[in-house]
Amino acid sequence: MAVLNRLLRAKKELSFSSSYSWMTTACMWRSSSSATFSDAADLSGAPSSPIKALPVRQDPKDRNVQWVFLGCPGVGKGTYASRLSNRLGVPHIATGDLVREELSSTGPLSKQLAEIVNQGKLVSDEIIFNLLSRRLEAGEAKGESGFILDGFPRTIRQAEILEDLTDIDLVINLKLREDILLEKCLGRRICSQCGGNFNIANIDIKGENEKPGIYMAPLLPPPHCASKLITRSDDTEEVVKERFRIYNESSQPVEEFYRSRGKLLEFDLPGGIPESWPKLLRALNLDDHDGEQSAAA
Ligand SMILES: Nc1ncnc2c1ncn2[C@@H]1O[C@H](COP(=O)(O)OP(=O)(O)O)[C@@H](O)[C@H]1O
Repeated sequence: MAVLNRLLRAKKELSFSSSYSWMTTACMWRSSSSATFSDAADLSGAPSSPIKALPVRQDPKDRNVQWVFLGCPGVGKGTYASRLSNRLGVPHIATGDLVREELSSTGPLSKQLAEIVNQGKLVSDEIIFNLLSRRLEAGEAKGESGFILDGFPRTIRQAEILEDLTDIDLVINLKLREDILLEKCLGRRICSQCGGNFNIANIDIKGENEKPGIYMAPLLPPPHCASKLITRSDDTEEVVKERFRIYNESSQPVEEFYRSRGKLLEFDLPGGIPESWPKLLRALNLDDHDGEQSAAA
């Protein structure tokens, strides 16, 4: 389907829908967002509009999957979304990565974004929609179809607008105990050269009172990355706890939104990648070929 048609239809839907007239949405955003309108417009270089390049209600058999990963910071959304994206041949789009790319650029929003992210707060919906829109348009120009979204939607407003624009087929909600999540966030490391993600946390919790134990081995870097590891500036204990607080506050309505539409798959992580990945594939009915050995790799 021609991109332009879809963009126009998406824009039209937003302009004329009673609940989401663009001006109404914009005003709501303006009042709730931490960044200003003009900043967001600077980002795209054009008048703002929500996600522009989404396929609008295409028949799922004519396109690739459109999935979403939900889950608290540190749960492993990026890890599993990236593995699934390789397996299914769809792009893995993480809004956190888009925010960090913008942060490390010399763009006008960079300083303001740093302040928001380093306090563990959410970036305004409008900025997120602009970043996502730009990413989807670039992908569409390269012929990408479908997506696995990671870290979006994070608020009920983001979920509602996304639903207005396109059909999400499935939402996978990854879950893990909060004490483990904290250890995992504090153990995260990134190679400053290749961008590889690692984790030095060694989670080994014994089972008690009929609750099973949980083991998650560290994901250590290869020797050539070991001396180049950095920690995300928002992965300090104070900021991580604030991110948990905000996540817990905003995630329930988002989960309920998808649960009530029969799209939510709850997945309790049973352990590290070798244990969790095959079980996730099974839960998704994707375990029919090349198997669990390679999955655990
Ligand atoms: N959908 C979103 N809405 C608002 N802010 C977002 C969104 N996605 C990412 N961010 C911003 O980027 C930061 C990093 O996101 P992410 O990498 O997904 O981290 P995590 O899931 O570990 O908290 C968030 O703390 C938030 O400031």
